[in-house]
Amino acid sequence: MTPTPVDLLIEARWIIPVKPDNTTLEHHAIAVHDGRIVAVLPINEARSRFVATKTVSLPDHVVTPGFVNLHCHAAMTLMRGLADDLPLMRWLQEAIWPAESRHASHAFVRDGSLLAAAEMLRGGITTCNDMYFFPEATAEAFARLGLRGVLGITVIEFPSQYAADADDYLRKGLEARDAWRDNPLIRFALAPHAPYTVSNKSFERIGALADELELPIHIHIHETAGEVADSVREFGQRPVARLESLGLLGPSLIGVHAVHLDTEDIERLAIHQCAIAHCPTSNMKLASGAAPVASLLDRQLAVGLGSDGAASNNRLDLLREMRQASLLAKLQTSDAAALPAHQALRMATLDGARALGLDAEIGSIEPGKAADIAALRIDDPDELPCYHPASHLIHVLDRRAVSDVWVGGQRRVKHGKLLQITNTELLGIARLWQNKLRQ
Ligand SMILES: CSC[C@H]1O[C@@H](n2cnc3c(O)ncnc32)[C@H](O)[C@@H]1O
Ligand SMILES: [Zn+2]
Repeated sequence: MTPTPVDLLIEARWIIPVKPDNTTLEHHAIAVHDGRIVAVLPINEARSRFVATKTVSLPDHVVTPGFVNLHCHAAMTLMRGLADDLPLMRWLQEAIWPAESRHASHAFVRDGSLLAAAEMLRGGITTCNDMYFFPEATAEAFARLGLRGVLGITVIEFPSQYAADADDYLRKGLEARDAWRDNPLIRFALAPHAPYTVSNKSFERIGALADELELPIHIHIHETAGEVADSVREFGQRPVARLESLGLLGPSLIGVHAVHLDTEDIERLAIHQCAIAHCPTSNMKLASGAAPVASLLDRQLAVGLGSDGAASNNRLDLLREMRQASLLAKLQTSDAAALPAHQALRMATLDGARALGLDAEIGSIEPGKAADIAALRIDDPDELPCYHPASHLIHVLDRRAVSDVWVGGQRRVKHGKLLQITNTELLGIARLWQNKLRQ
């Protein structure tokens, strides 16, 4: 039989496709054409079935789907380490919101998002669900580096350099969505900041827009005990119950943090098939608490992983989040079997994609899906031997092991180096803004 021409053949020692579950393929190849995965098959068969324009050999590597960062504020990378050791509300009110009111501009968001996109791609992240002011500036940065983005049409009930009021936030966000309509990497979601910063009137408008435009809703919920108590005092309802009354709960809602949930909250989220972005590092660092991940998974909710912003994490690194999520779940449940490696990887890939409604497109290495792929080296003597590649990925490797990354079949990282931007430019951006923020 004549071999079929393809653009790319990736031959790897190990491939963890994520679907089917708990599977590690050895000495397999991924055939890619026109940005999509065409086949996943043993290397010998691939060599006889396909003739590739380019073949990439990864003899000491584990290959996975690109990671999906389900919650981020990319531009906040410029505030990495600006304010540590504070609880959420003091951190926002005393440090972050004052800094944002002085500095958050189109240029700040574009530059911060460039740094963030570079860090994420170098760490194997190929999709980022973001929430920030000036989403069009984030789109510009992500598109330049080739990172897939779902950008928030943000709404918060206070004025900023970006917008004057809720209607203005929505108008500007929708304009950005129109402007980026033709870019295959960039999508939008509605992103009301949180129940404590968005009015009932705005929530009703957001719910109607989400239905009309079929957009996901991305919102911080139940992050602190104080948020829940304040809501009961002000609205007579816990935030999840209030969102349900306002018609906001549904399969397209991604609730971020979801730490302080009682059984009734979980039941409401489960009935409406909401998704959750679990952010273990940010929740620990701000001392918010630990999300009840085991209960959420028991009720079949899609639980993906998020880094949150670099001002509260302070990295944008899903390898770290996978490990934190796995360790925290074991600690929380006193069950060493809780959240094993394959499950942590599925949360960082396919479950994040499902939360975004993109699981037909990304999240696993399967024929028909976009070729969003990360390769990690397992050849450092400090990190050997390796008996179980999935366990290695979660418990041994760090971001320095990421060697190659493709988004939609386009190589974005080659031998650990970004192809679209130089370190010199990235360093220049970081130093420029560090000087401005210090003043
Ligand atoms: C309106 S743009 C997003 C807004 O969210 C702030 N933010 C960053 N991290 C968190 C968090 O963990 N909880 C609540 N709000 C957060 C960010 O500073 C922007 O103002
Ligand atoms: Zn956040």
